[in-house]
Amino acid sequence: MATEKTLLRALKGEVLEVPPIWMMRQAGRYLPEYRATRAKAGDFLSLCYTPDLAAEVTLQPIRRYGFDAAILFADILLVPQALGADLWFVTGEGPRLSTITAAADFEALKPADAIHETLAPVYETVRILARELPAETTLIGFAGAPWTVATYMIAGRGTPAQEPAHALREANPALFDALIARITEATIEYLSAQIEAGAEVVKLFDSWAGSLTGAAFDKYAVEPARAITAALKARHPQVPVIGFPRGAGEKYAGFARTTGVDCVALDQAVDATWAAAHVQIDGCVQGNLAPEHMVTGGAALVAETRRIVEAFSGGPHIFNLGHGITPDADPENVALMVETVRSTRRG
Ligand SMILES: Cc1c2[nH]c(c1CCC(=O)O)Cc1[nH]c(c(CCC(=O)O)c1C)Cc1[nH]c(c(CCC(=O)O)c1C)Cc1[nH]c(c(C)c1CCC(=O)O)C2
Repeated sequence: MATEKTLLRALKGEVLEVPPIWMMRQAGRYLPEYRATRAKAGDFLSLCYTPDLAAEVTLQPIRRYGFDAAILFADILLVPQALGADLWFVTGEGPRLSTITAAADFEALKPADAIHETLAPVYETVRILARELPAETTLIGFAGAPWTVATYMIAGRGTPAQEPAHALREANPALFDALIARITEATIEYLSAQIEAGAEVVKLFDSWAGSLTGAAFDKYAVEPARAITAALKARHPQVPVIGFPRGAGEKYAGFARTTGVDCVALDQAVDATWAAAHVQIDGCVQGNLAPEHMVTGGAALVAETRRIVEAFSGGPHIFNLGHGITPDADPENVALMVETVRSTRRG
């Protein structure tokens, strides 16, 4: 019998001699082969919706580095688009969407189960990857968490402190809660379809969880993650869920327990020793290396990589960055990180 994949073993709580490793945004502009395929697709959204090309860019970092996991190439903003929002990307600036500011904007959205028509090419990408990935590589599907997706749907773009979303949740909680509920339902549909197409693990990206404080964190970061995880576990009990409440700070402690996720992804603002004591006690953790090291490299990269591997060596750990790798990163530094992780003795 083939041995179980390392990423799945870590997610089940096994403490491995060498932590499995992958990288957020591992298919991205820092790689020349990504830039070439993206040019062939024409633009970013065409790349997301062309299964052969989306599968190709997903495979590129696996070929180059032998990562233990591949993450489906898509974007968290495809769900709003599938719900009927307009979506486009402005080069050098980022995403733009039609906005949701009044009840009429919300009422124009499609029901959650109508998303599959738009998202069918993404499921096809997953099917291609399930066939083509090496036998030892785990396929991760993903979606944005409801709060983060809502911040883009309300403001129509990325915002430094998510002010428009906070303003709407205070001014019109009924509308805001209805939007969160619609995204939650769509996310359950979307992730279930990815699992049925072959995703072995799913990850929820709550990139802006850090701007939710107090009871709002529980209501809009914890509760939707709990609801999505519970619904997925009911349909697909064997599929692990990774939660990424980026910027949660001390609220990382207990997040796995309150939401039911199998693994918590840590950003680089969290101290590894603190996280080992307060987050890893509940199960697997992932992440923590500052993405800047992929730009600067050298002895600091090696030292920090080793420090993180050692800090988490007493429990289940998946090595990763604390956030996505940036376009100015040097592919050689990624190779150095992988080599360092795989040659550092734990414990
Ligand atoms: C907030 C968010 C988005 N998208 C995503 C998030 C949450 C994670 C995070 O906090 O980074 C998630 C995402 N985006 C992308 C993936 C693919 C999988 C991966 O490699 O991790 C994933 C998981 C591809 C992408 N998504 C995007 C790119 C760059 C597009 C390009 O090729 O020009 C990639 C590779 C575009 C994107 N998409 C989004 C923004 C704000 C941007 C523009 C910023 C930028 O240009 O980097 C929305």
